[in-house]
Amino acid sequence: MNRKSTPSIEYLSDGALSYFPDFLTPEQASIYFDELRQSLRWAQSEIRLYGKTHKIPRLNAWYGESGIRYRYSGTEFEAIPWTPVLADIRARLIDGFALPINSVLANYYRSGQDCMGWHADNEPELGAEPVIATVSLGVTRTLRFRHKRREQAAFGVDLAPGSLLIMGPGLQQAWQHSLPKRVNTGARVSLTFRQVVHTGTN
Ligand SMILES: O=C(O)CCC(=O)C(=O)O
Ligand SMILES: [Fe+2]
Repeated sequence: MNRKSTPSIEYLSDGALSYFPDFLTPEQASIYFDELRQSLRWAQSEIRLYGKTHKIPRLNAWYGESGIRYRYSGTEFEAIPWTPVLADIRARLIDGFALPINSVLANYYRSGQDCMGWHADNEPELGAEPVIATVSLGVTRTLRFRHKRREQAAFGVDLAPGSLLIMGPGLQQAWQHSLPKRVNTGARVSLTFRQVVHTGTN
């Protein structure tokens, strides 16, 4: 499928953000949304904070090449093998953008009450300069950005269904991002494609 995409690229003081509103056609985005929502092995992970265990406010699932592992709040997860839809999107990202990708963390926000707090994707297993390519499906939600040192530098990007957002090299070191709650809204799935460079030692 060759759809003309109008990218909008924001060069920030540290790192770049590229947004492609038409990465998937609306029809394809809708089919993928229904299929992934129903077929991925979603789970509600738990995190430990100050000695207490909390369920995260969303579902997630980790897919990728065999042997890829990542740690999340003290637990090690192993990637589930690519599904045909995930493998197809990954191939398009590799063909179109030459991105190294060996795994995807998929997030399922069941309603506007599901969210993600402030963080940077800077875990050691993502290497020195992580590049993360996020494909959005379902309702539009806003991804907020704030600079780690310059408080006034904050903005949001609306992630429409079928869009692709690439967080480029350098961004995770200087910026944090979050997906705040939103009232009265439907479900969203995000696919955050990544390259895990350290695959664990055992
Ligand atoms: O759902 C999104 O677009 C953001 C997800 C995210 O930041 C992450 O998975 O690290
Ligand atoms: Fe993130």
